[in-house]
Amino acid sequence: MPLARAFFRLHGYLQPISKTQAPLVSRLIRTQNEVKYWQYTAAPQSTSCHWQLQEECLELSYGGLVMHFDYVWLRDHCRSASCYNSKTNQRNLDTSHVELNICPTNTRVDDENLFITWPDGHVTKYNLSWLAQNSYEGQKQSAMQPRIIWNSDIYANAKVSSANWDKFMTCDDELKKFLRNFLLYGIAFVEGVPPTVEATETVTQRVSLIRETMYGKMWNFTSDFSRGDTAYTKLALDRHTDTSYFQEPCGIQVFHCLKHEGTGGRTLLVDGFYSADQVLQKTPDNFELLARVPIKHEYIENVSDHRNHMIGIGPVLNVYPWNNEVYMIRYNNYDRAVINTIPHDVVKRWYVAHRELTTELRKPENELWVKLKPGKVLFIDNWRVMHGRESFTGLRQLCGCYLTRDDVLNIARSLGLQA
Ligand SMILES: C[N+](C)(C)CCCC[C@H](N)C(=O)O
Ligand SMILES: O=C(O)CCC(=O)C(=O)O
Ligand SMILES: [Fe+2]
Repeated sequence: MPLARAFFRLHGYLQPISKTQAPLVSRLIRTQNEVKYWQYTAAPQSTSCHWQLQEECLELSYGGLVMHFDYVWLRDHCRSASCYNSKTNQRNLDTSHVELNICPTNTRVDDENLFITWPDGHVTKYNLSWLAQNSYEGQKQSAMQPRIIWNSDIYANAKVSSANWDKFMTCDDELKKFLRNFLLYGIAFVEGVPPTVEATETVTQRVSLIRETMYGKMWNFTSDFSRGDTAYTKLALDRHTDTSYFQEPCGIQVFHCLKHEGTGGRTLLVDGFYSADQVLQKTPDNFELLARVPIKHEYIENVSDHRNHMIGIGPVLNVYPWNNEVYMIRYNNYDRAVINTIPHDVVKRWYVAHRELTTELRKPENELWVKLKPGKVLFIDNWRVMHGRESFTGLRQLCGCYLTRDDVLNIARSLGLQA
């Protein structure tokens, strides 16, 4: 029986070893019936590190966290030059060649590293803090995307500043500040932008690549019914996310009101993550339903030259299963398609859950109303913040575009932000 496998049967025997027993290197403990298991701590300088080989994984206590690393995972994540290209950050190892029940033949630690010898003699060195950073237990406790969820008071009190066009176009720090706000709140403004489609495109391209859709690259619309969608009317629009009917909804939406001669037409913004969090706190079962039940959104357009049929499928709340962090919301009651993906006995419960989310989203204290004026460009995280508008009169011209999400996050990371 391989050394580490024995643990499972011996589980009950294991006692935590005291600091005074802590050996400098790994220590083999032999039991009477010659079954072996291993129990270790690191050198005295780093007594916060304890580790044991278990049946199928390494248990590591480090920095106050108990973590588990499966052996096949450890072998697959070997960072030696033959297994991993640290210049390109790509794996050289062919994982299909790793024995799925692989176990270490030898293990030791020094102050900073764990060394594992594999059955074929290959040695892997793991930095302990690298392991800690990449453990499941660590990920479970941290957010992929740190954020400040807001209602209108929280947002107002934060006094988030807008970027300024001139500085924004020339200074990376201004762009970084803007992106930090955008990542934290899901909205951000640039002011002083010339009120033209061209300048809107320029300010947008300072952030990222434009995502061209069937609405065009840059769009510039009035209430002229030119397309088969209520956006092209003067009607009020309730809070929603756009392009919920795409398999990958557009990540970011940009709005610039170039002209409005009339009344009304204010923009409504609501942080969907805040409302989703309220549902999670109050009724976890409803959160679960919204996160697990896939529904369809659909866009069917048949107006003059525009023939489009889009279908997007996914739950209202898209969450990372390991930490329940919401990363994308599809919420558009106008574009929600026929529900035929839910068995009848779940449908009612889904409607109850959807109603609770709607109730949260509609609470006046969660609404942020802004009147977009020429010069003020708004960037909205369309995976997070719902937008809507008040009905209006007169000529209102709104231009904007969508951005590719990956590229926005890429720029943010290149500026040193966590995204
Ligand atoms: C922004 N722009 C006017 C181009 C498109 C509007 C799309 C409207 C659609 N109901 C949706 O929510 O996706
Ligand atoms: O007219 C507006 O302010 C926004 C309309 C809308 O929801 C959209 O264009 O996506
Ligand atoms: Fe919209």
